[in-house]
Amino acid sequence: MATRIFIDGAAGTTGLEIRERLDGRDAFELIVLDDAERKSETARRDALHAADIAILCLPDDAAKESVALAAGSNTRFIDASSAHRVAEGWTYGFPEVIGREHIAEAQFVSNPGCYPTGFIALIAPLVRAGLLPADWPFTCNAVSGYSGGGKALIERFAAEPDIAFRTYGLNLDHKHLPEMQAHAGLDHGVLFAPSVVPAYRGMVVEVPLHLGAMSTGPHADRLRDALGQFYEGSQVVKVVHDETESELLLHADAPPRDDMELRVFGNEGGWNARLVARLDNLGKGASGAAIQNLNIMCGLPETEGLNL
Ligand SMILES: NC(=O)C1=CN([C@@H]2O[C@H](COP(=O)(O)OP(=O)(O)OC[C@H]3O[C@@H](n4cnc5c(N)ncnc54)[C@H](OP(=O)(O)O)[C@@H]3O)[C@@H](O)[C@H]2O)C=CC1
Ligand SMILES: CC(=O)N[C@@H](CCC(=O)OP(=O)(O)O)C(=O)O
Repeated sequence: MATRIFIDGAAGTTGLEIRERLDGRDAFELIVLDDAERKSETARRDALHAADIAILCLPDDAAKESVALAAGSNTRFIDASSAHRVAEGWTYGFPEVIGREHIAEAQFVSNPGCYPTGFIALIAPLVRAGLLPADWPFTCNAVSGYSGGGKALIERFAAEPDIAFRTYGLNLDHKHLPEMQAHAGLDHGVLFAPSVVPAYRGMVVEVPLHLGAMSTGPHADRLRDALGQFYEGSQVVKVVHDETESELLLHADAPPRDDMELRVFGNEGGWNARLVARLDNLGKGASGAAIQNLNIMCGLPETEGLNL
């Protein structure tokens, strides 16, 4: 029997991309609310109770409301919002880092944020391996395509086509900070500098490191090797190394992709490093991650339906 899926927020940027990835898959039957009903509390409650798995592609408050509306049901959840990423009782849906077995059995799965996906992928394995200190004052610079801000930012970039670059989060309290610290296993908060460029999708998340100033003093090559070992065999997270590479680009019209590339660049002595993740904010940063988690929760091949 097909698994019944209700995408709450199916008309939004992330919801639409999840529908695209589910299209034509016999394992799933979609419960769809029409435009007149998609924000009706009654219709959503009925759909949430009828579903085996609900995928929430909503603002945080509406996502919390959906969980409350489903009270009394056995519905399982994949929440794409940031409402439950460090919440008690929720499993962080990052299979490569958290472990598939936890996601496979969970009722409540929270998808990671797009920027944290890159940051945690780079840092968590290295802290766990003792190669980077958990109490290091980590910084993170990142640039995202404007679809990362959902419909509102897409409309803004359409209305203001002369925006060439936008830095933000200048009050240093970006909503991704708690999950970055918690799931990378850090003692302190991260100094995070996000920005947006006039490309629809795609992102580069970078962690610059003065390795020479650490008591652990790892060489950049050692960090790359450790990441390579950690993600060995993954079809989604790939550690890339090309000594001739001297730049990374995002393209304004890049196609959707659900993988993520990790790179470690080091200076000649290896005591300075730039750890860089490149991913699609709407792919492994949102919709691709939701499909990967859905596959795992349903016991299906993990990468089915992904753009790899
Ligand atoms: N965009 C991205 O790259 C990423 C997004 N996310 C998260 O995923 C979630 C969805 O983001 P995104 O798709 O970008 O956002 P959008 O703004 O594009 O879509 C949100 C959708 O939710 C609908 N909605 C709002 N309130 C309600 C409600 N009470 N009941 C039913 N539907 C409602 C909106 O309706 P309407 O169309 O009428 O406005 C809209 O269709 C957010 O929490 C976001 O933070 C996570 C990772 C990456
Ligand atoms: C460019 C842009 O605005 N990006 C969003 C994050 C997108 C994302 O990861 O979604 P969550 O809100 O679910 O965490 C932001 O900085 O708030």
